[in-house]
Amino acid sequence: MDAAGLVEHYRRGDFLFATAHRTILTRGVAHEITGTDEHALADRVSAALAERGGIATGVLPYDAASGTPARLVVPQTTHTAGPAHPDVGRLTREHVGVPAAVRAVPEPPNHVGAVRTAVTELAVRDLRKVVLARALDVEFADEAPVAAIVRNLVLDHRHGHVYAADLPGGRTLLGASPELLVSRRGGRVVAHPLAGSMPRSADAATDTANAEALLGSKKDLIEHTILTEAVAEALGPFCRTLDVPAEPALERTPAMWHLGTRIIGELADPATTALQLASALHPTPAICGTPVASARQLIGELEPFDRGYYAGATGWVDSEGDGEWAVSIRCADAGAASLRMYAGGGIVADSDPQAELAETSAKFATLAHAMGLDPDALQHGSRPR
Ligand SMILES: C=C(O[C@@H]1C=C(C(=O)O)C=C[C@H]1O)C(=O)O
Repeated sequence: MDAAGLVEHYRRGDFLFATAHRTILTRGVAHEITGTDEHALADRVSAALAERGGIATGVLPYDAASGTPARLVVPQTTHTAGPAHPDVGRLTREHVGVPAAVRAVPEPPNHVGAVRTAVTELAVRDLRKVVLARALDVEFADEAPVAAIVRNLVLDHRHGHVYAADLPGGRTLLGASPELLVSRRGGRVVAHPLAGSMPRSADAATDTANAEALLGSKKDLIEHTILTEAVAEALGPFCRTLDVPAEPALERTPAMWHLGTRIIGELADPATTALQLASALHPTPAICGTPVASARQLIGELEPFDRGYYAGATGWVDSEGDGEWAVSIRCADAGAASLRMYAGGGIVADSDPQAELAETSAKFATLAHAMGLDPDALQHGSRPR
């Protein structure tokens, strides 16, 4: 089956991971490994794969210590193919029904207030950066149209990582992440951290101006440097060489501009697996903050929800230790007839609370577009139509 065929075959409960290089569709559970100790879990996965061969696919939560377990599955069937694009162009866009209701959690003014508090607390608690998120709860009259949204996400994204993974309790994590937490292929390790954001615009001049403003924004460069330093520091002990470009590059998704740095290393110990690297890196300051413990504490105090699998990682690892893990952002966690979408942004001393609200709104456009919704209509957290 070609990649477009795999995308067409995806149904809720499967694992799908579609990137510019390959498309992976796995189905069924031959063996399940869950736990809240991610380092022990990586070793258990290695042991299972040494015995069975093949691959394990799944999710790491934002914070396993809070009780949300990592979940890896050795599937019953695995299909891989090349990139979904351009073949996926033969699929027709799926119609996603209009939601029955949309509710913002928290209400937008409260997110602005939380950002304002965070800016003050950065100084009080000696934090360099913290990432605050908000959510949109979407209800459907019927079943949540997960497979349709996932297929539309693949159609929308030639680059990045479109993913869908089964969660405990029959829930599904689905999204299109622009951010590679880490990949490992043989001895080569790649991480592509992103921080610093501006919205894309349908108007070409505004779009270019936004990109240029981002490249020249001191606040965004600080946010970005804090991230690349942390990623380089976490990867350093695993690598004999590590190339960290001095300047970030502009990266684009259909909805956003970001600053990104591609970090490339050579593994010191070839036994280190992609999952071990992902566990060592997570949580990066792209989704949490620096220092990690106090950033996590502040996030827990200011966000009115448990992040669950948002801001975790989604990916796969094989019996050779190769694998690829995306940061679980631009995503939604779907239940039977509802889903919760998440979007966050990095806060540093110079952050403007209103601009941070606008940034999360722009990030929601990724999911909104795949749902056939006008992103602006979603922002007020009311009925969309
Ligand atoms: C936290 C999210 O995105 C992250 C935060 C970014 C930022 O603050 O500029 C940019 C890319 C991502 O690393 C999200 O999309 O929810």
